[in-house]
Amino acid sequence: MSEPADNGSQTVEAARRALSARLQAAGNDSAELDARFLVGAALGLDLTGMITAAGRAITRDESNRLDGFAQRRLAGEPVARILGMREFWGLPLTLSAATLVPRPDTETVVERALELLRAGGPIDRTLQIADLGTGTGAILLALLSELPNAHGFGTDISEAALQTARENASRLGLADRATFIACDYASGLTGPLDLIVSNPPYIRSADIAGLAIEVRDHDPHAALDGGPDGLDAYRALIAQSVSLLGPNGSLVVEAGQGQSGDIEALMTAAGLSPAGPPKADLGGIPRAVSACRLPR
Ligand SMILES: C[S@@+](CC[C@H](N)C(=O)[O-])C[C@H]1O[C@@H](n2cnc3c(N)ncnc32)[C@H](O)[C@@H]1O
Repeated sequence: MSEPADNGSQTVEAARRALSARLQAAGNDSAELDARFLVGAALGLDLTGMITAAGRAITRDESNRLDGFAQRRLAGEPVARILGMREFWGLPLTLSAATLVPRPDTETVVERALELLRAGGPIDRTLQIADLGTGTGAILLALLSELPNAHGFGTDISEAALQTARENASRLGLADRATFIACDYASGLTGPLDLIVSNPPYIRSADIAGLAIEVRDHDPHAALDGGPDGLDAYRALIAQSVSLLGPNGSLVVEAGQGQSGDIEALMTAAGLSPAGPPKADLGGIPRAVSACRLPR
């Protein structure tokens, strides 16, 4: 058993409040939430556990662990990196240094993809899908969790990211329906595919230096850099995807702010038909741009 901390035997609740105040004083605008997650992780408690244990004294080991987490957060490391995991579409995903932290906005891509598949028939039909630049496997695994008879291909240029995606697929019981391939976007795939999704790197190279420290210093550069105008990845993957889509197959990609019009133009120029206006995320930003391959 570990010894209680000798900081006046701070309780779980007092430790949470103290950390929240410390983070807030440092300008963190999600201090309250961050403190909850970090105290929970340092003490091995879920949210209910934190409530029931609120009045107990924290041990010295717990206090030291929490202080380590606090230092990392104050230095700009995102909570998800400190925890080593992030939930996406309700699925717990392990992170690694090679993977982007999946963002809630990206769930808009999953929603649009499911809307298009539902419009084409029962959701439990046999489907072949692909996620280009899969990272943790977030979009692919979210879709496989909703599509019981789909098989999915996840590609990435990073072998280390693919290893993390494979581990996530196994832990979620989806590995038998997921194949991970190291290649440039869709270059290692063969069709026909019913759906291709992607959240590619889309930050303009010159804008990367000005990103928040949480992103610039902690997300992998290969997950961010979209080239001089931010559109390099779209040019590559749209061109590759056209011939892989089956009749009525759909392509759904995530767009950065202000990019949806340019992406639609690239899709149309490649011979695809827009599948409705871009779907907005919860902040109202057009986020999921989609197009279909019409039957010839
Ligand atoms: C913005 S991250 C998205 C990760 C994940 N899909 C998500 O939404 O959380 C882009 C991903 O594309 C990968 N990537 C970058 N260039 C690539 C390329 N040429 N071919 C395949 N994947 C690439 C990166 O390694 C990274 O995992």
